[in-house]
Amino acid sequence: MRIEFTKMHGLGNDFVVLDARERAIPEIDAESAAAIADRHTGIGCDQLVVLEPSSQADFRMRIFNADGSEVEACGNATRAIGLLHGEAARIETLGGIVSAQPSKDGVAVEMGKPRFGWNEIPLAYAMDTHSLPVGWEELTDPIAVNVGNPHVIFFVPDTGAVDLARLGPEIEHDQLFPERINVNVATITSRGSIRLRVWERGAGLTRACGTGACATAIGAMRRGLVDRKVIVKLPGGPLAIEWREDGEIIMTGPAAESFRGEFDATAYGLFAFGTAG
Ligand SMILES: N[C@H](CCC[C@H](N)C(=O)O)C(=O)O
Repeated sequence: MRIEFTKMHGLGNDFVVLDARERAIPEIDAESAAAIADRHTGIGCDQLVVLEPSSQADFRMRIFNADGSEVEACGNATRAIGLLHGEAARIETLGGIVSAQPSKDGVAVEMGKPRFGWNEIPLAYAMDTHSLPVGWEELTDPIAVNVGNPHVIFFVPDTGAVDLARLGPEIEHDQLFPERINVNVATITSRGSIRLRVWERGAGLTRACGTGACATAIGAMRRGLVDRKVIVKLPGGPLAIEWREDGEIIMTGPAAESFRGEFDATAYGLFAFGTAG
């Protein structure tokens, strides 16, 4: 069985998109998602995105990290799918309903409302998520926010000075975070701009993280460090984040299609229905 894919990215955070809205494809499991995402033996991506029919929205978007874990939200992928779909859409995800609106300036996404309860992040036990009494070397006094997926944010003088490749996985897998966590290190450069680097749960260092930009902006706003509209500058480029008065998070930024292709389903352990070996 041949399966078509579209390779896309949002500020260099890249995706393989399988569109199963019109034509069903074999069930994707963690092993096959990781095989597709492998940058040496697969197609290669930070996240695999599968589009399916939905009874609650225009369609459903499933998101698998490069390690195969299925997750609740992906901001950059939501913009990419908005571009691919070509018109306004409400999209069902494990983290709730989001909406995308493509325009000549990029894609605007309503990412939902942030959650701050310790059990909504989630944390393993009750804590003040506004200022967690934990630290890893120079990374201290973080704030935790759930924007569909879980994020912890550390404000530092210089994001470039942080050894995120070493500290990121240590924090991601800490027992404080029962569902692991995305790790954000941010420097406030003005009341309207933040510099951000992200170690992503299940994907590692990425060029951009849309939900990380949303969570970091919300965290900085909660601490009174920035205004309610802010530009978040990631290694791959900038995203505009607004925390609207009604509580909705609006993220606006670019998305792009890189190329299209197809592969043989069995090459990645995807067996036609009922013929799994
Ligand atoms: N690594 C994230 C999913 C992808 C998020 C990121 N690529 C984005 O653009 O939001 C997680 O495990 O929650």
